[in-house]
Amino acid sequence: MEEGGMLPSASRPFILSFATTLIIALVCNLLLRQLGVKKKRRPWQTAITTSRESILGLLGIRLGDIPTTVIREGAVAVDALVRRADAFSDRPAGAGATTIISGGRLHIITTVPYGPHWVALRRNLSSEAFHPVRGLARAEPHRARALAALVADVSARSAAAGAVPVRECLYAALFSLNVATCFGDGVDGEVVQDMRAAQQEFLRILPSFRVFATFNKVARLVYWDRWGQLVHARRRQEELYIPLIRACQERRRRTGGGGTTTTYVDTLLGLEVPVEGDPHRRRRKLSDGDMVGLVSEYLGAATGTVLALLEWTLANLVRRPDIQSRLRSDLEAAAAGGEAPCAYLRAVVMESLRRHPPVPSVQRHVRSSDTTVLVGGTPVAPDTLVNFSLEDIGRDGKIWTSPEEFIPDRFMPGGEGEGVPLTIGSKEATKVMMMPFGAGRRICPGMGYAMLHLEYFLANLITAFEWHAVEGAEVDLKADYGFFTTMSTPLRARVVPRVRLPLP
Ligand code: HEM
Repeated sequence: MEEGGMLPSASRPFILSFATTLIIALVCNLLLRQLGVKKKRRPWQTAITTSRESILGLLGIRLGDIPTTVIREGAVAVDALVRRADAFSDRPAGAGATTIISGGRLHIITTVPYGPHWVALRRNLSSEAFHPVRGLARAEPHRARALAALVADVSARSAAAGAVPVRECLYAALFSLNVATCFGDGVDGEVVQDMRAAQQEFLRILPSFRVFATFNKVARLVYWDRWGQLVHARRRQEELYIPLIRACQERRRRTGGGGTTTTYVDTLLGLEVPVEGDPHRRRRKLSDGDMVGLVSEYLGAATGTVLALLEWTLANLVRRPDIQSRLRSDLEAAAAGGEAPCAYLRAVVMESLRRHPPVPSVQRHVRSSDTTVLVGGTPVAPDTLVNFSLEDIGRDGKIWTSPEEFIPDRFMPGGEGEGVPLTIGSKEATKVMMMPFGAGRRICPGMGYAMLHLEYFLANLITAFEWHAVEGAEVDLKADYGFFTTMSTPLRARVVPRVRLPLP
């Protein structure tokens, strides 16, 4: 691994050239205003409200100001993401903290443009870390430990306080599980807590960094306080993750590095990516900066999404005791008969993914050189953004009956959602009614890992406890659209422990 530190330092030549650019831009902009040739704001452009944005406006800079088409229908989304994948496989350039903070030098899977670098990073996650047999089976002891800790935590809190803060309990268990699959055993409780705090802080402030995606250098000066926060948050992650990465490196050295890889970091340590722009197509090991970004992406994506969905699911089951009881008796009947999996469990998870996708939309920056006309007649101009609303696709009233209602039965045999696939990667026409994991080349590589954990934790939590509303406090399904879509009011529940059958 290279010793590449990732935080850039400001240099004097940069400040001088920036000051010159600033003055020229200001003068040109004032002249253009005088001549009346300044472009008019379009309806989709965000209103400039703060004084700092006014300064940028005066410079003729509107951050994030790229024409955007919004797609709300599944068939149109699949036409773009799957059938026209060559044009629709890149996310907007410059987004993502790792890319922003490194001035575009470093990439994680989510932000790297489609190409050989993306192939290397993505293949490593899907085929090594999340290999359907080797990778997921390796995670089994970690899963069992996380579940045991979660059940103990919920039991203790329900005995002590009455109302259990569900998100807090789930977060602790899922984060420890993902730390273990990322770094291996032996990362102790206090370090995990510090990592959790750092990761939570990072995700909390991440949405405000969109201003740095375009005109990064100008935005850095205007939003110096946000920039400071970003740098501080990433430094904290480096302090915490790099010693653990070194420990994995040392363990690999001691064991000869051969044999099977055991954690996500192990797979990254063995990985080589193409040297950017190298005509000889040489490859390089990942730097510290690369690794910190990838670890942060892994912990953030693997924890935040599954956490949000489990909380949404439990909230719906608290509101609908009939669905909760049926799920419990189906699970126990399946376990008693030695049957797995339970069809109703999958139906509940599918309905939750349809109704509450943790990632509400995905974006693409269109690469084609000509305007593309999508099925149904939507034109998409080159070099613009397209926003695919996964939330609207799953709640399309033309496709789903009572789309706002939580009805798992739709996914049972004979239901309108029977057989709806989650993987929409093939070029053939599919029954596209929802796509909570996205579609096409950039479809979520963590889908198998996520489904396994969603079903595992939900099944065990439902058989270990009864979940009830707290007296006098109705469960509020209002959404908070932060980095992931979570419940605006975190779920609190009255939980009653049960004697249960062990589930697989
Ligand atoms: C309920 C769980 C999850 C949901 C709903 C979800 C959803 C998504 C969505 C919608 C995308 C964008 C797809 C697109 O642009 O077409 C995505 C991408 C991604 N997800 Fe997930 N995800 C989940 C779990 C996970 C897990 C467990 C991981 C593990 C690390 C993960 C890692 C990623 C990565 C790395 C990408 C970027 C893929 C690329 O650009 O090639 N996700 N996810």
